[in-house]
Amino acid sequence: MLNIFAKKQNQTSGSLARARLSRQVATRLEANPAVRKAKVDAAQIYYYPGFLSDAECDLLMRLIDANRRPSTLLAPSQDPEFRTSESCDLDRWSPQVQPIDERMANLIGVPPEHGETMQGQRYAPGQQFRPHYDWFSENQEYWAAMKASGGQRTWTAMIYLNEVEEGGATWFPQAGIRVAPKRGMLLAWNNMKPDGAPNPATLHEGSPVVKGTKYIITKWFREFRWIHSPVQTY
Ligand SMILES: O=C(O)CCC(=O)C(=O)O
Ligand SMILES: [Fe+2]
Repeated sequence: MLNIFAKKQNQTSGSLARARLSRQVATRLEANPAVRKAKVDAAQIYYYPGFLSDAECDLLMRLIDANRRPSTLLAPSQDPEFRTSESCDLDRWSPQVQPIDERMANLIGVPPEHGETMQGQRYAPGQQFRPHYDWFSENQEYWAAMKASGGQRTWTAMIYLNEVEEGGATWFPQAGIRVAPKRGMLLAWNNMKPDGAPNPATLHEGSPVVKGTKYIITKWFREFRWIHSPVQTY
């Protein structure tokens, strides 16, 4: 009896938590005079130009160059070109990264403990990340592990660290918006709909870089505290 009750309560509080987070974060971002809302209806997408200084961007680009390895996926793809970039984990406890990590969490208004490791991404010419969702598909094999390690990904915060000569935009084909990299600009979006259900209109791609190299950092915020645990990747 007690177990059944506990399970039900968890499920309810899970989706209520997502809906509450959708509302709270949007309200917080909209109250921030430095933040602009993208003019699209299908998803909640926000920009913050100049969120990072040039010096902070340079520092993160150096760390990415020093630690990059091929990017991975949580589920196998038939398409060998699906994600061809390189990635690296940025140590949130390092004195250089921690203040940036905390500023991002504070902007979004989610405790830093809900954030996964900050990831750096680097795209050379021709490299891309084909259309995907950041939210977890709850009928995939990986979901049990993700559920146990902090649950659904709610908000994504990304920062462009440099200008790209050609290509490399972040494209949301369903929401109908294409964002060109701009040094220091943060882009944040809610992977959930305001009611807390995963939002299919957040489908997005890192379009191929044509000329230049693209450097970004990405942070995914979970609905609960994130527990770092080994995951199978492809
Ligand atoms: O490269 C981009 O613009 C998008 C990156 C992305 O979607 C991700 O890291 O999840
Ligand atoms: Fe993504």
